[in-house]
Amino acid sequence: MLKTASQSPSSLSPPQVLTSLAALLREWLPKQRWFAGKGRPVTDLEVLSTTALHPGCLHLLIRTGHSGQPDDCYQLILGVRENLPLRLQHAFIGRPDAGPLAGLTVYDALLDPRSATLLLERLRTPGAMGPLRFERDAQTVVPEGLEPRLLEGEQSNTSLVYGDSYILKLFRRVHQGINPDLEVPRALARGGCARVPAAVAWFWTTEPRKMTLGVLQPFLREATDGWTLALQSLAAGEDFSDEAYELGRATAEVHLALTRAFGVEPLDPHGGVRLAAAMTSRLESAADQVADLVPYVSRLKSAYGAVAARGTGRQAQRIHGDLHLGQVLRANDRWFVIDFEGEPARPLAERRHPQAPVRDVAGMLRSFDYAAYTRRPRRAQWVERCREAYCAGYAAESPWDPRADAELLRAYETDRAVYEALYETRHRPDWLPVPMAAIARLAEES
Ligand SMILES: Nc1ncnc2c1ncn2[C@@H]1O[C@H](COP(=O)(O)OP(=O)(O)O)[C@@H](O)[C@H]1O
Ligand SMILES: O=P(O)(O)O[C@H]1O[C@H](CO)[C@@H](O[C@H]2O[C@H](CO)[C@@H](O)[C@H](O)[C@H]2O)[C@H](O)[C@H]1O
Repeated sequence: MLKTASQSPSSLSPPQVLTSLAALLREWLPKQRWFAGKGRPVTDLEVLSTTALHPGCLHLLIRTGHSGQPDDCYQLILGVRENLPLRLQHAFIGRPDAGPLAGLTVYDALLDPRSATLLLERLRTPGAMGPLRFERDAQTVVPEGLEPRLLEGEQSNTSLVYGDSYILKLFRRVHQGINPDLEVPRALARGGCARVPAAVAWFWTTEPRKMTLGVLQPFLREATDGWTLALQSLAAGEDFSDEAYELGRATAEVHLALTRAFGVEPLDPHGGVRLAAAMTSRLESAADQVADLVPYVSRLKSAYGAVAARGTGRQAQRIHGDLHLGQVLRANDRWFVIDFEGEPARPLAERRHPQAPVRDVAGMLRSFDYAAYTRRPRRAQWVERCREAYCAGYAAESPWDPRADAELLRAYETDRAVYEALYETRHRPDWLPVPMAAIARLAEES
């Protein structure tokens, strides 16, 4: 039974919660895989909203600031108890020594099956809870009593699997507006695209502004992600080109479904110039944060200059935005595409903006290179065959062949590798050599 000296945690205001949690969160947040502010001290911390999901379980939205950098907003679901039972020891975050929660134990409630179960229960019934809004697809009935498990692994967010039937993705770094990982699966399902699991329930907040917080989708049982399959292929010394070809076809199918769902932009006569300027600005901003990029900046800029006159290859449309081998799942001999959130480091408005589909193609080609880098010596021929097969599969389903404009494709691959250098610096510094090896190669070719 939960006891506090004065007040129940459920009735605490955001400033009261902050008094108790500030010290713990400053220490705990940077250790989380999904926390984007690693290596930068949290100079500013604010609790923006608190909602009791059930007694002793707080839903929090917090703002973190790092001096001179834009603020970030994160979603946390924390449990508060007097003592943690042995089965929840691994969820321990700390014991506040100040404020109304002093002396109690704070823990990660997503690791508590009871909290995870109650969260699904909340999603099954549309309605409001403080600033939180729960909605669902009227056609789908999610059964009750599905057993939860937290998905382990390298993720930008946190996912819970329920009874191997549904998966709930809780967005960690949240942004104003609808998250494309809700918007796109809903739109594609309406258009009958079977390559993307549909959204069956979701929730969002009205405070401090409208932000998507989580999406429930059907869980593809027996699915293996493309990254795992590619590494297995490399380890066995096998070819991956049949899979890559099918993956190219699946990518083109999803691109075409996206044009049907969201339309295409009129062709921009200045598209090439704008593209080169945007890539250059992303490169410059990344080089400010990743010192290893600095020696390559001028050579990469001249490669971008070459695409200025050429345009973007195809009309801009909604795309995946962060396509790589970890975003595709193979189940029942078919590829599925997941995670339409786009590149987490980019602003949400930019991620929802129509773009050239070649950007996704470049993302997948970079991913074949990432996979090959995990083995020594790097299997250059394996990569080459995957690239060729992927583009051929794409061209088989689409009126556009990604190989038709090698310079444009290389510019997008460079842009992607620059993003990856930034991403790895922030999240997995040990992986920085992977995109840096590609940057060195691409700079050499330009
Ligand atoms: N519909 C699904 N069916 C089966 N597994 C899924 C499904 N959606 C996601 N997953 C698994 O969850 C992992 C993380 O999902 P993802 O949407 O990429 O989250 P994140 O944005 O946190 O990286 C995927 O790599 C995959 O293994
Ligand atoms: O978490 P997300 O899947 O949304 O994407 C982010 O994390 C990815 C790593 O988990 C990162 O992908 C990079 O590493 C992959 C191997 O782990 C590789 O397959 C990708 O090609 C490479 O970009 C992704 O960039 C990032 O947005």
